[in-house]
Amino acid sequence: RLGLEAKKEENFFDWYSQVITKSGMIEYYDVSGCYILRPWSFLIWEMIKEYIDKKIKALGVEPCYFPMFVTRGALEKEKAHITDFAPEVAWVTKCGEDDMAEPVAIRPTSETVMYPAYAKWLRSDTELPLKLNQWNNVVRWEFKDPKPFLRTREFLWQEGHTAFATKTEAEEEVLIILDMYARVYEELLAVPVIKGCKTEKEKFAGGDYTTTVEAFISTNGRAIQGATSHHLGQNFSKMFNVQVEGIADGEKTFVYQNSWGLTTRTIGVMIMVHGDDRGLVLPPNVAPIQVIVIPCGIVASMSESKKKELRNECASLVKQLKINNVRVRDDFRPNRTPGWKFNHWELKGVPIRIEFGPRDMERNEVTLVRRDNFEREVVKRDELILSVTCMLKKVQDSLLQRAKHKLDEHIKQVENWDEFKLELDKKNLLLSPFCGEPECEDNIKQQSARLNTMDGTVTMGAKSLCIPFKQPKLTKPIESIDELKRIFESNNELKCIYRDCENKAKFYTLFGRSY
Ligand SMILES: O=C1CCCN[C@@H]1CCCn1cnc2cc(F)c(F)cc2c1=O
Ligand SMILES: [Mg+2]
Repeated sequence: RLGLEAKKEENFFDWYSQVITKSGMIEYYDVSGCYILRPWSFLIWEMIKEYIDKKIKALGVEPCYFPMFVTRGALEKEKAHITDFAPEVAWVTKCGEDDMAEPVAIRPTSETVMYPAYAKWLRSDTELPLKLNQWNNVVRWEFKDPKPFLRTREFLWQEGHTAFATKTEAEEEVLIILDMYARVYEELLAVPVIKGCKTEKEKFAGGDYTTTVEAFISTNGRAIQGATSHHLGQNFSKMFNVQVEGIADGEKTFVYQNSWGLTTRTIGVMIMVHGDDRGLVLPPNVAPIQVIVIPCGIVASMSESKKKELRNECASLVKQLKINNVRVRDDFRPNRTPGWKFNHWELKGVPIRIEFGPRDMERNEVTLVRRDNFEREVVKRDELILSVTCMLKKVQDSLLQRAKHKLDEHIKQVENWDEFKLELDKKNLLLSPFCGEPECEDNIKQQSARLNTMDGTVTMGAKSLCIPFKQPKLTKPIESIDELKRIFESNNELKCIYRDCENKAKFYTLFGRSY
C-alpha cells in the first residue's frame, strides 16, 4: 500500500518510520543504529551543505580532510575530556585474523585528530587565524534507542575548527556561526529555533562554553538540540601545545579556539516538524523537486493527436519552469493514474503539484495545488512563472510561521515549581529562573520525571535546553556570553525554580523533555 497506515498524532514513532521509508529517504540496514540515506534525503543534505559551504567560505574558512582513525594516545590526551565519552568510542582492534598491536579509534569528533597538526603548523601569530572545516562522518556507539537522522551510530556532519590570537575574535566567531546555524533552520528548513547558551551541566566539558540552537517537536512536546558552536578557550591549545609567538612580545601564547558542528539530524527535525498524515511536507528551499507536472483527463476516448498535444503542452510548462530555475519534473508515466501520482508526490512532500488537463489547455490556464494546505489556484498560462515562484515563497513562509506559532504556544514562563511540573506534563517547554548549579539541575530532572501508573514506565524529567539569549525582562537579546551570565547580578530577587533550592536565580533557563 502506497499510503501511510500510522497517523502522526496517534503513533508518532510508526508514522515517522513509515514516512521516511515510503518517501524514499531511508532504507533500514542490518547494523543497529545505521541507516541508508537514499537520494530523496541525500539531495536535501547536499543543499544544506551548499548553503553552509557558501557562508563559511565567505568567512575565510578553508576545506580539508583529516583521517578517520585516531590513536589512543591522541584521543586520551586529556582524561577529563574523554572519560564520560569513552563508552561510545568504536575501536578497530583486528586486521584480518590478527589482533592489531595498537588498536585505533574511529573518530567520534576530530579535535584530537586535528590539533596535533595545528601545533605543528602554528608557530607565529602571523599564521592566525587558522580556520578549517571538514565534511565527514563520525561514529559514536550510543546505546539509547537509535532513530534515523536523530540518533544514529554513524552520522554525517561538518565540523569547523578555528584558532585565533585573541579571545575576542574567537568569541565573535562563535556567535556568527550560531547565527548561520539558526538561518539553516529558519531560512532553509522553515524550522524556528531558540538560540542560547548551554548550562554548566549540559555544555561540552572540553570547552569554555557551548552555544546552541534548540528546536521543538510539538507532536510529543520534546525539544532537540539542532547544532552547536563551542568556545574552547585555551583548554585544547594547552592540551595540544598549540602556541604562537608575536602576541605578547618575547612570550608564547596559547591560541583561542572554537569548534562548531551541524549534522544530518537537521533532516529528521524538518520531517517531524512539517510532515502530516499524507507524508513529507518539504520546505521549497530544500525540496529536491519543487513542482511536479501531472497530465490529467487523458481518457481512452481521447484521440492520439489530442494526447500528444496535451503532453507537448505539459512539456513546455516543465521547460519554462526549468529555464526559470524552478526544480521541476514531469510525471508522464502512462501506467499510473493521476490519482496514484497525486498520492505518490504528496507522500514525497513536493511543495506544488500542477494538474494539467484538456480544459486547462482550452482555457489557456494552469491549476496549481499546494502540498502544505491543499489550496488550489487556477492561473493564466502566461502568469505561470510569477504564480509558481510566488506560491513557493508563500509555502516556505507559512511553514515557518505555523511552526513558530506552535513553538510560541508551547513555551510557558513559570516561576512556580508545581506549575513547572503541570505544564511539562502538558507537552510544554518551561522558561524559568534557574540558579545554574549542576546538582540543582539533576534534582529538577529527577523530581520532574513522571511514573506512568498505567504501564509502570517512567517518562524522563525536564533537562535544561539552553539559557536563551532572549531573556524575559530584557528588551534586546544579549550580545555576549559574559553579559548573559551576569544579567541578574543587579536585581537579584528571583528564586531558583526548584522548590527545595535556596539559591538565587542567575538567569531564565529553558527546560523541557528532550531527545
Ligand atoms: O560538538 C562539536 C562540534 C564539532 C566538533 N566537536 C564539538 C564537540 C564534540 C563533543 N563530543 C561529543 N561526543 C563525543 C563522543 C565521544 F565518543 C568522544 F570520544 C568525544 C566526544 C566529544 O568530544
Ligand atoms: Mg552524545
